[in-house]
Amino acid sequence: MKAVHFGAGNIGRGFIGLLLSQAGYEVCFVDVNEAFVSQLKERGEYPVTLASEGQETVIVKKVTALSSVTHAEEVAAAIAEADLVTTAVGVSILKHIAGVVAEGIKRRVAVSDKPLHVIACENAIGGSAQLKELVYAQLDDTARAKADASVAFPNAAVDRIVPLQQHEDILKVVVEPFYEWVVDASQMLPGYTPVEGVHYVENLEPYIERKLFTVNTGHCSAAYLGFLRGYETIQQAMADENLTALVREVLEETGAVLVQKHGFDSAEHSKYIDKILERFRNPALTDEVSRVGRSPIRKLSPNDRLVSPALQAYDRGLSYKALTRSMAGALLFQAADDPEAVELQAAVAELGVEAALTKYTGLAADHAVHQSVMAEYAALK
Ligand SMILES: NC(=O)c1ccc[n+]([C@@H]2O[C@H](COP(=O)([O-])OP(=O)(O)OC[C@H]3O[C@@H](n4cnc5c(N)ncnc54)[C@H](O)[C@@H]3O)[C@@H](O)[C@H]2O)c1
Ligand SMILES: O=P(O)(O)OC[C@@H](O)[C@@H](O)[C@H](O)[C@H](O)CO
Repeated sequence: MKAVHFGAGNIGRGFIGLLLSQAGYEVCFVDVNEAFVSQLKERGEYPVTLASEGQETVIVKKVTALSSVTHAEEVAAAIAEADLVTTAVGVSILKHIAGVVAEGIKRRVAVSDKPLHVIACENAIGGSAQLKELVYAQLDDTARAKADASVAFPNAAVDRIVPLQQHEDILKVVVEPFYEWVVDASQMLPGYTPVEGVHYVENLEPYIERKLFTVNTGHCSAAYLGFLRGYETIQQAMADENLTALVREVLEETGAVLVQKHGFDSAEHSKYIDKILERFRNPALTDEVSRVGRSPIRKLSPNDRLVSPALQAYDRGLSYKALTRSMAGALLFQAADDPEAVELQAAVAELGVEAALTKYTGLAADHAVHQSVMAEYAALK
């Protein structure tokens, strides 16, 4: 079985490539990073170390790689023959890979009706659906009709903390032991062969919302509040009891929404929160605040980890104050090498914080959530 995986970065190598390889796939990574591509191609394997007491290392074998810049032709050919296509490039990069995915699908459906699943493993609601829209925009009616019958884009939720890597071996990746990959079974093609290690569910929404609005909401809250207190890593931030209490407050707000909306057991959900906070603290990992807080404009967007649960809490008459504190923290986040952080700070300086908040969150200035962010912003500043 062959898989083409876009993004040989942290989660690509440390989770998706590893799991697919263990499930029996030969994985062809596609990346723009020439160093990753040439090393993966040359060595055909790379090490993944679990950040736990034993520090067990697994060698992921039978891998290769192609450059999406210089090998577009080969990438399309690989997609035409693959059993599975996955991505972990960042949701805002999906538009850049859609062209070559469309080209691969065009070639494939012209000669075969062999089923293909394309799964975006990004931190977003409906990542695969977004990729499908971008790909379909580049197919003609005939190819689209054929793709409707043999190509599916099931949405997914992926969870494993993989920090930035700094090792002599550029392919080595250290990951937390925990992982979860959940795929929407209702969007799979009939008679599909499950990938071992993937959890297939009929309704993905409770899973993706629980993951994004707990792991990622809590994580970015720790990053933004940690940044304001001068911490460089999430581990340092989580050692600050007062900060951890603020993060827990955020997760109690999202938890109330999740329990009410999806019927999760309240006691079980509290344990889930405890486990997530424990994962953030993992002393065997060093996770930079700059990584976890990266792309604040994406994180402040209406369907992402802060605004969506805050609006859902507002609609249900639940508390959203702590969530708006985290949004205010995002508005104060600075990172010179993060283009979104730079753009956000420039917008705040140019338009004023009130208008910048509306621009990126879609919240009208007279909305109660907007007003709460403004109050928290004044308090944090
Ligand atoms: N790291 C984590 O803990 C984690 C966990 C779950 C989900 N995610 C999600 O996975 C995605 C990737 O995150 P990451 O932490 O691995 O980031 P990363 O920056 O380590 O990896 C992204 C990779 O995509 C490559 N890339 C960029 N543009 C490309 C293109 N046009 N074609 C092919 N490759 C391209 C980059 O070179 C890089 O190697 C994000 O959506 C993130 O939210 C990350
Ligand atoms: O990848 P982002 O920028 O959406 O979010 C940063 C982290 O919260 C994220 O990468 C987590 O480590 C990951 O989602 C854990 O499963």
